Amino acid sequence: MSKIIRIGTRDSELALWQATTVQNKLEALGHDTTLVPLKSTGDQVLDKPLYELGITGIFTKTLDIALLKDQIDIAVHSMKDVPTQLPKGIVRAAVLDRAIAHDVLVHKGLDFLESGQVATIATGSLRRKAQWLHKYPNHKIVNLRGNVNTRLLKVIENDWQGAIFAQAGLERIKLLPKDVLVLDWMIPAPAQGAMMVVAKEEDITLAKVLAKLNHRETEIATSIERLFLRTLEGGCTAPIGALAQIMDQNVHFQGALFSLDGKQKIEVKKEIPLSKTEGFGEVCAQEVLNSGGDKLMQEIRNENSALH
Ligand SMILES: NCc1[nH]cc(CCC(=O)O)c1CC(=O)O
Repeated sequence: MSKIIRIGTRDSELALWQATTVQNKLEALGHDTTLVPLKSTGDQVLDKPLYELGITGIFTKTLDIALLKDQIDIAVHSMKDVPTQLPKGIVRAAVLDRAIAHDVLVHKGLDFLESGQVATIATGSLRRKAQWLHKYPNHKIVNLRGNVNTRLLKVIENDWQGAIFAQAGLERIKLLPKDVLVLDWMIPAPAQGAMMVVAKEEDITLAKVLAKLNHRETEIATSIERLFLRTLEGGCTAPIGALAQIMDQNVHFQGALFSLDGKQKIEVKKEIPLSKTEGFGEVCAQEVLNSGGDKLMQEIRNENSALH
């Protein structure tokens, strides 16, 4: 192909790493490419928690517009930042092989976990906050925003006991401290650790090229997680975790909805053969909704609209 593929990306170090990974794969397949870094609204408004901004797709919108204006040919996203409903005219073109999906605690010593002291943990995520408070009800959560690099610096500057990050994000930019605590009990965000490439629906030739980057198992797992999220209508404003893991031709799913204060947890754990996953995320979400999730989602919506 003669046309240069213009790869749109946010300009954070993590986003650039991810876009470069896609770029290298395309170049290895013999395509010419160029990176087009753009600033997103989500990177510009840093003094408020994401959920207070009340906008879904805050990290992806700038790139969506650039795509639709034909300023770029594809965009590379952290899949967990991508709204479950893509804008009209934009399609998922590839899901890349997933890294570790879990969260980690970056800390300055873990004595506080044993001592029962009132610890302060930093995170800007409702999902992490609710799950941390569910496990440690007497701890305090403070808001932490910004790209991964700034957030790490703030942990050093402040007297918090720790802060929560996606392991994949820290690993990718080689900033994962050696002594992090892996939070294997915390259910990750739907599609955490996966990257997604989007393109214009009409771009058939490009779709064929990008299909070569697709990792089928990651696509299946993240589709289940995102269907679970979409069915609960959570967007990024409700504390929802979901993880589908494929083992021996079976999918093991774990998903949960929490109250904002972490006191309530409605969880579903289910297994299904890899060949029968169609609609599985919805079935899992229905189970949560039928077990009190319906009422809890309504409460969360009310609390959120009181915020805005
Ligand atoms: N919300 C920001 C964001 N989007 C994707 C990642 C990390 C990489 C990933 O989970 O795919 C991060 C940072 C974090 O959550 O610590």
